[in-house]
Amino acid sequence: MNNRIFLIGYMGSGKSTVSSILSEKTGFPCIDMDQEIESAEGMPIRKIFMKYGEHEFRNKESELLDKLCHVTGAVDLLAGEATGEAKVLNKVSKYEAFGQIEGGLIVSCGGGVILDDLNRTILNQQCTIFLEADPKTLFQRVNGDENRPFAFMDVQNENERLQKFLSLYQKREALYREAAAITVQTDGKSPQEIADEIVHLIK
Ligand SMILES: Nc1ncnc2c1ncn2[C@@H]1O[C@H](COP(=O)(O)OP(=O)(O)O)[C@@H](O)[C@H]1O
Ligand SMILES: O=C(O)C1=C[C@@H](OP(=O)(O)O)[C@@H](O)[C@H](O)C1
Ligand SMILES: [Mg+2]
Repeated sequence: MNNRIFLIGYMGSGKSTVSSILSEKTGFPCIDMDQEIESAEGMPIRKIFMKYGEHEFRNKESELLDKLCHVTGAVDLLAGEATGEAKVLNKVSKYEAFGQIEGGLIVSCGGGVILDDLNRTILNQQCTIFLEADPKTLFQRVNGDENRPFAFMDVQNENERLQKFLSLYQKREALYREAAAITVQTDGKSPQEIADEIVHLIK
């Protein structure tokens, strides 16, 4: 059984909820990337976005993902390939300790982790599972959650907010599929049922 599982998917798809159930079922520790970033930076994600911008949050997210996947730098990963872009990933960072974790792990990623090309390449080499769901259902789940820092969350008009949420999902959907080895359709299933399905799939 592959013992390092990464859950990806749009906001509200149940990554955090399902990963803690999976952790109980497998006995592997669970890491919620958003929580780890909040704890390392000492502030909620929404505040990181407001204070430093989304770009800085994405850098931290990539840094943490590299450590969790034992990737020490872009050069190692892309060895032999021409990459015009140099990304300094192997500097000593707040997230260094995550690179020392050995053994099984359940990782709940942030919904936007797939936006970065290199993150998708790294995830594609792991056991990465896309929790697929109807984005309209997801909107109902996260609508009004003040901790989610997206511009559309602050749009006053409900229908306009929904349209923005759906259009962002449309832009991202192919990226989730590209990064994942397995897709689990979650509509109409409870987090327990989804976790059971995943345990069965990775056996
Ligand atoms: N399969 C599901 N069915 C119903 N509600 C769910 C399901 N998965 C998650 N939820 C609920 O949706 C909300 C968002 O879930 P969460 O795990 O935080 O999603 P994510 O980490 O993917 O953003 C939570 O209130 C959670 O209880
Ligand atoms: O979709 C996104 O870009 C984000 C999703 C959030 O995680 P969840 O998917 O767990 O809400 C969190 O990483 C951040 O607010 C950005
Ligand atoms: Mg989450």
